[in-house]
Amino acid sequence: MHNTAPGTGPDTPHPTPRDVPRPTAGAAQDGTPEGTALVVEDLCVFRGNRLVLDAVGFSLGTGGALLLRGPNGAGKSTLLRVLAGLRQPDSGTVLWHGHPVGADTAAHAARVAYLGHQDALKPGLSVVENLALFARAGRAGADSAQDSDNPAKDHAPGAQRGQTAWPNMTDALAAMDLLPLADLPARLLSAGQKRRTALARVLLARAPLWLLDEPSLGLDHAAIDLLGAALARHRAGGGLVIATTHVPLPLPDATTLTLPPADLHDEGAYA
Ligand SMILES: Nc1ncnc2c1ncn2[C@@H]1O[C@H](COP(=O)(O)OP(=O)(O)OP(=O)(O)O)[C@@H](O)[C@H]1O
Repeated sequence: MHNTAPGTGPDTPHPTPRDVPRPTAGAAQDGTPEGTALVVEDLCVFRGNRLVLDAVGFSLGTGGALLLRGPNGAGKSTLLRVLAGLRQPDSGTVLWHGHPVGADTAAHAARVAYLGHQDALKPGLSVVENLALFARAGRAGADSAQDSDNPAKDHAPGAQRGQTAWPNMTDALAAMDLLPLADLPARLLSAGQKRRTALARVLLARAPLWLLDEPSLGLDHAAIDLLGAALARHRAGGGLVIATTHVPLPLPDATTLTLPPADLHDEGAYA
């Protein structure tokens, strides 16, 4: 698979990670094909004593989208967290425009907007206050309240290659149809409304690399359409999207990486 620019492959069943082809053509000086923003090579991650990610590799071009699929426990969230810099891989490399992301974790944190399973809103603050808090703190990670080890939370979003120019908070609120709810305390929001607020926070991060863990969780049809429009706008500006999902997502031309099922019968897997 070449998970490169949009249009390179349909959302169809995909070979397992070991089969994902590496970029070969049009290499730049650093060996990265022109237009390729993210290259992941031979990533291995253990959880407990069990190898959860085994030699995962793919590349993604500017404007590209990758769907991570696989059964429960296959390692999709683990992979996202590694890509976000929230967890170190046991081996393998992640390159951003040819440079290892581990060499400058602050720079990588600033280019990532990460949406975890948890919406991580402050219940006593309104929607707009939650977003303002995030914007003031300059957080590039969207799940920082749940990730105390999130290096993204201390770094201001800034203009970067491939970022989407969401001009202001009003625009982000409107994109998720949150203007009528802007003054409502987060504790009064429904599950889908909370998810929309967490997604608005992703937009506000102005980060080129969106890492979204089941972004459509709890969304109704109208909200999924809004999500689709936001994803398209981000990609049209050169942004990248990597999303885990168990359901169809509005990500046309995304390539799919299917992680194999976890072998939970390994002796000592959870030791
Ligand atoms: N602390 C831990 N120690 C050992 N194994 C763990 C630990 N945390 C998670 N795991 C295992 O890591 C594996 C990958 O989990 P992960 O959350 O990445 O899967 P997933 O593909 O995102 O699953 P889902 O579709 O259910 O969200 C699982 O089999 C899980 O049991």
